[in-house]
Amino acid sequence: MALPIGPAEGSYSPGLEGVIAAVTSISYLDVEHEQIVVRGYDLIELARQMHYPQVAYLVIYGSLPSADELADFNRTLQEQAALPEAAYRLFQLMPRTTEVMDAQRTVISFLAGFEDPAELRDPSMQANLTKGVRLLARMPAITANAYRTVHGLPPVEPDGELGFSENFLYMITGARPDAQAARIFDMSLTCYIEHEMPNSTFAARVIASTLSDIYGAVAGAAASLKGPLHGGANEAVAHMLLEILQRGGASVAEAYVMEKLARKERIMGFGHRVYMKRYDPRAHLMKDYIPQLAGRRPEGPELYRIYQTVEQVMLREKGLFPNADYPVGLIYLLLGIPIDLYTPIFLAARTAGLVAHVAEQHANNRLFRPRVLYQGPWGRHPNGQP
Ligand SMILES: CC(=O)SCCNC(=O)CCNC(=O)[C@H](O)C(C)(C)COP(=O)(O)OP(=O)(O)OC[C@H]1O[C@@H](n2cnc3c(N)ncnc32)[C@H](O)[C@@H]1OP(=O)(O)O
Ligand SMILES: O=C([O-])CC(=O)C(=O)O
Repeated sequence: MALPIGPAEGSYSPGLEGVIAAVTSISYLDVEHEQIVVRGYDLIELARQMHYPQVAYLVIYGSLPSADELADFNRTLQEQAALPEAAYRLFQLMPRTTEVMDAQRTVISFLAGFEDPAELRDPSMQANLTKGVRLLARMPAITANAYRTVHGLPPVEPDGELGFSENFLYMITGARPDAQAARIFDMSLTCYIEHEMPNSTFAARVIASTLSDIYGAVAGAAASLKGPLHGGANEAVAHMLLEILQRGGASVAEAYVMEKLARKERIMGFGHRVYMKRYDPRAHLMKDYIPQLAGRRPEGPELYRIYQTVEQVMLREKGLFPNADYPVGLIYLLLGIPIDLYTPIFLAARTAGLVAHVAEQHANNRLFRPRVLYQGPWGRHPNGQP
């Protein structure tokens, strides 16, 4: 029997590959020219030459800040960085088995309740940006304290003297970071800040398209980002590198990859829906900082050799290049950041991009509601009669 599939016929693309889902002026992956275009700038140049708050301002407001605008923005990020006391009580209620990313997502939802109800539901550009910047300011404290509480560590309050990225690292480790760690961490946040229409941003825009609020949209994006095919890959990369180290180091790395590929398993941190068989420009940038960080841990040089071997084998065997999560997974290891924070950090950095996307969606909204290619049965009746 011919399937009555209606208007969707011929337009189905598994995983929505190649489908244009939105008109945007935020960012674009110009694969041909190996550029991530963010508000007209090359993201890699921005990461090299600017600090995260400057790029966050650009992503959110559409233009780079003047000196005064940047000072105001930094002040706002600092003034709004602390969490309401109740958030710490909520952390305490969570089972110690809670994953950091789930604790982070839960507190994001919880914080919606601290907005004025009318403001929370206000989808205007100004209301979205105000709420979005407040959420961005709080993301380091949410993220670091999500980790600290589920691991039974005392909470840490933001240090009002530190900038966004330094403060973030400080709250994670409990110690003020040195200049090298702070700079490279800041660059990693900029690399993660915005990336066109990944699954998590799409999830946020789908949620926002019902005129739901920004907290719900970011919480939805968090759930999406957690998956190992998306942001969760940075944690999987670190686990893989450590597993290879434990099994013998760089000398067994090739065999490790070959065995996984023979079992048709994926090597995390490689491949990308849009870049496909091309290099992710962020991976290029971040990789260059690994050698200078390798000396920070005794096993750093060996981890770097493992990293290089896996990369060579993946290129030779699959023609696949690393994505951003591959170098960042190792960089965070070398910086001594606990592994279950890697994806929550990615979400914290991506919050600026999500804020811009939710605001843009609300400013020019049409409900997302696609159709299906139905392949189930037809003509059944509950009483079994024809
Ligand atoms: C920041 C980010 O979110 S970047 C992405 C992070 N995710 C990862 O690193 C997870 C590992 N990578 C992957 O699973 C994929 O490359 C994805 C999910 C990112 C993109 O996948 P898709 O565009 O859906 O490609 P698809 O899954 O169809 O893969 C195409 C082919 O490449 C292979 N392939 C893709 N990535 C990998 C990988 N990492 N390891 C091994 N094989 C891979 C697939 O097995 C498939 O091969 P086949 O055609 O012989 O069956
Ligand atoms: O673009 C994607 O599909 C995933 C990605 O690299 C990101 O979100 O940074």
